Amino acid sequence: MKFRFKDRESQRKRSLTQRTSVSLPKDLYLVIIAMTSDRKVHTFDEVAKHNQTKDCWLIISGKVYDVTPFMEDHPGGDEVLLSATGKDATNDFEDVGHSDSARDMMEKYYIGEIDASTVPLKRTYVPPQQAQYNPDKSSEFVIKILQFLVPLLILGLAFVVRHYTKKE
Ligand code: HEM
Repeated sequence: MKFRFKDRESQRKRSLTQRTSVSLPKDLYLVIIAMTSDRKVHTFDEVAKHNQTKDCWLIISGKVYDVTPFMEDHPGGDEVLLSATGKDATNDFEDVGHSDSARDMMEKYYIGEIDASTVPLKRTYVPPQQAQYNPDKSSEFVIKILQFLVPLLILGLAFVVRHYTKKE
């Protein structure tokens, strides 16, 4: 049977599986890939240190890219690339809707994999606490009375005004 491989990495994973006939966890694959090739597994802290125009590394889809030589030529500018350092920039990259040719260019800057266990977890949004329920119903009652009385007062006032301004 003929397989079509997306890239060299999946080809390597496939041949590992065929040779060992076992399904290995993803992290183990990364370690084996790193050991059997010159591709390195980087920790998040190590990657985050490269956060300058003259030394810029990005984490996109579990891979690490050294985009330093690309800073000046990046069509989106160097500032967006800098702002994508020190975090998982996958969403930033995908949100722009990069073209296929942009994705092909990435191979040139690829320097290794990220150790996913070292990437800080995204902070989940905690909604603000609801205002405490006020069991004191007295103010609610006053408001209801006023809602009823105010229109009556206006009506009464209108009758009084009409009565005194009516021509004989
Ligand atoms: C290795 C990583 C990257 C490569 C090779 C790359 C390459 C490119 C290329 C070739 C373009 C031209 C448009 C296209 O062909 O899609 C582009 C545009 C752009 N990129 Fe990137 N990019 C990378 C990472 C990023 C990241 C992480 C961000 C966001 C933080 C980003 C933001 C942008 C923006 C804002 C544009 C301009 C889009 C427009 O004006 O139409 N890029 N990039």
